[in-house]
Amino acid sequence: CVCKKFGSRGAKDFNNDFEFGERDGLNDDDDWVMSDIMKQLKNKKSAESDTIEGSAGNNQEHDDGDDVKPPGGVDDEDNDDDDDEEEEDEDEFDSGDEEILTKSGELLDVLCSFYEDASQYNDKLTFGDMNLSRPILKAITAVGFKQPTPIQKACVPVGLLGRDLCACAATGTGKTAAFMLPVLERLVYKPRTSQVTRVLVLVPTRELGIQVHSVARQLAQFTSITTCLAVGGLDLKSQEAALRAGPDVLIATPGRLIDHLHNTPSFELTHIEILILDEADRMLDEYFEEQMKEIIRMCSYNRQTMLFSATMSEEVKDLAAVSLKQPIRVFVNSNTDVAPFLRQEFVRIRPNREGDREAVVAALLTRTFQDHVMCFTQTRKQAHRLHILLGLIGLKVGELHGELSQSQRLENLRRFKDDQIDILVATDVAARGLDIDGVKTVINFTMPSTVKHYVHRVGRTARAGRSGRSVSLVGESERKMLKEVVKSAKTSVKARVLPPEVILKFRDLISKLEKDIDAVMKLEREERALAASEAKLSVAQKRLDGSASSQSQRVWFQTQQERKQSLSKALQEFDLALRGKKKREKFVKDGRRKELTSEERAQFEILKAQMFAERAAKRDRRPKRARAMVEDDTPTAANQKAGKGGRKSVFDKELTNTSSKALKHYRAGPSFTDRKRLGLDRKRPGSSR
Ligand SMILES: Nc1ncnc2c1ncn2[C@@H]1O[C@H](COP(=O)(O)OP(=O)(O)OP(=O)(O)O)[C@@H](O)[C@H]1O
Repeated sequence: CVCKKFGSRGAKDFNNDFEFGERDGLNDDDDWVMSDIMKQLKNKKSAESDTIEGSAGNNQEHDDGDDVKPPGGVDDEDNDDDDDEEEEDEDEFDSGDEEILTKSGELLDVLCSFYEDASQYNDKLTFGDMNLSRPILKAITAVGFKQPTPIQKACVPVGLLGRDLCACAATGTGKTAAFMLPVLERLVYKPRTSQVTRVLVLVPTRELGIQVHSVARQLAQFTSITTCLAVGGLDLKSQEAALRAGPDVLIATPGRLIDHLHNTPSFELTHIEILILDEADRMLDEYFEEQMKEIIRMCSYNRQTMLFSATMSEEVKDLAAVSLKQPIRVFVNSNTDVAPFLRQEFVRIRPNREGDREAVVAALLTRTFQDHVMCFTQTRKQAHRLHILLGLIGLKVGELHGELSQSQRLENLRRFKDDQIDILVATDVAARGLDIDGVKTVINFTMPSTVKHYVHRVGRTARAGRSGRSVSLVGESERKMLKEVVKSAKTSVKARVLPPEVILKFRDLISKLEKDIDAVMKLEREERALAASEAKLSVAQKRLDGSASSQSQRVWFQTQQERKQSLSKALQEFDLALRGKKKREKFVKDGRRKELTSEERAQFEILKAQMFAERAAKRDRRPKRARAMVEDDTPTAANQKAGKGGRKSVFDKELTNTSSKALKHYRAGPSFTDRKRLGLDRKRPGSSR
């Protein structure tokens, strides 16, 4: 078929020959790529600040400073501003805390020797110097970008070369355009000759998909490049029709993509020339493991692969090191850097006062941070309760978590973006990648389970060179996490103190509202029950009418139910692993009870975060294994093709070969010959020779 023929030819053209072959004859300056690189090498600058030029003018602290005090004299800039109402608390942090809160300038060294490094970039590079075509430059002006951000300066030239890339830069620093610009430029320079999808961008959440899609559309607005969004929760039929038309760029979440691969005839990934994993560490973690394996196997070998994230896990680095083709690493920030103009604050929750958390959050939101606030909780249940509670207090609040339908999620996000609500209470579903204009404050009801989660949550503010603030509630058991955050902080971290009488006042208020909260929840339960029985009735009615059977069943890779089951199984396993720790068991059990005190609710939140963190730590302690290697004997069409003379993807090989020899080889690291070829130390780490 015509498409197939084009696919193999196109894929070949797009690989190594790209940089010179395509430019030949198109540009007077044939070796623009080389000259550009030479220019950059002459003008190298190390990435230190991550300001977005052009918007750096916004960099003013919206510092009300009313109830902030310096921790143990580390920073006293706010001393004068203390509000009468919120006086200093004498026995605030003890000397141990002073130590915790002293900023450490240490940065995590996450460099990995497998990569060619391109983290140093030409600081003087402008969009005009990037050899982008006119329609794309026009779009850049239209969206209001004046200067490229550091990650864009570093990544666009590399992306244009067609090289594999692993890029890490702080939240809100413009990673989306950093991958979208080279992608669009390459599509403009090599227009399509048949209706196939050539670029696939994978994202972990639906909301992020919608956002990336909108950036792609804006940047492609003066070109004929077509884009398509395939994420869960949106209409399947119209997505199918759009996919059949072969859009140039497809932005998708893994689950929905696999659904289409199974159910949309004629839709396949063999023509994918560029694969991008946004929030790469999330995309390659256990949750998406199976789906990613399936997707990557279906993409052509001759593709360019680009991984982007604000945080990178060891596993991603390991996997990328062996799976990308001569990858270039662009680490503009340290792995756990928060945004440059973020002010980080912590409110101490005293031992046995865990139940104060809701009161503290209510006080902060009523008195100090009244609008453009995102408040993160660990569990959906807590998010929902907080949503009801804050609503009853009279605040304009919305919620965003997995318990809601997609349309509810989008509607609440829209209302927050449009300033119809002031506060968005969310779980980690909203922690990654979402670019909501002007979020001033992020509040963490409990500390998240890992520093990485923390970085992504607080990354919803202080974006695009603006300032922002995070306020995290820290109980006794979360101090370890606080220590880690402080260790990697580049600017001072502050303690915020609320006077006890204020907390008491809000505690009282909440206990008075308890009955109303129960009533709202009861009403909701009844409504749900009613809706469920109505749905059952209508299905039954349809069956009677004979219309239900006419619809063919869709094949799902993993149904919602299966996914829920596997998650709860994982949790149960972890519970088992913790057996003996009575306190935990009791809380977990209590967490399942319907009526909880605020104290217990908060403990339950923290425990959930801790259980997650401990599970992750346990996984890390295990000897490294080829986590993505699972036996799969059924060759896909793509594999069969590759088997016949075609080269097999390095990713495919690494991800699917489970022979004991391969595993041994993988664990041992690169062979002597490979190490020599890669210019590494010839000895294997740990070898006695
Ligand atoms: N060159 C630029 N000049 C001005 N603003 C920019 C530029 N590039 C991106 N932005 C803006 O910066 C904001 C953050 O960009 P983006 O969402 O791509 O960040 P990110 O690095 O992907 O963040 P996260 O890690 O949270 O996903 C967006 O509002 C975007 O419009």
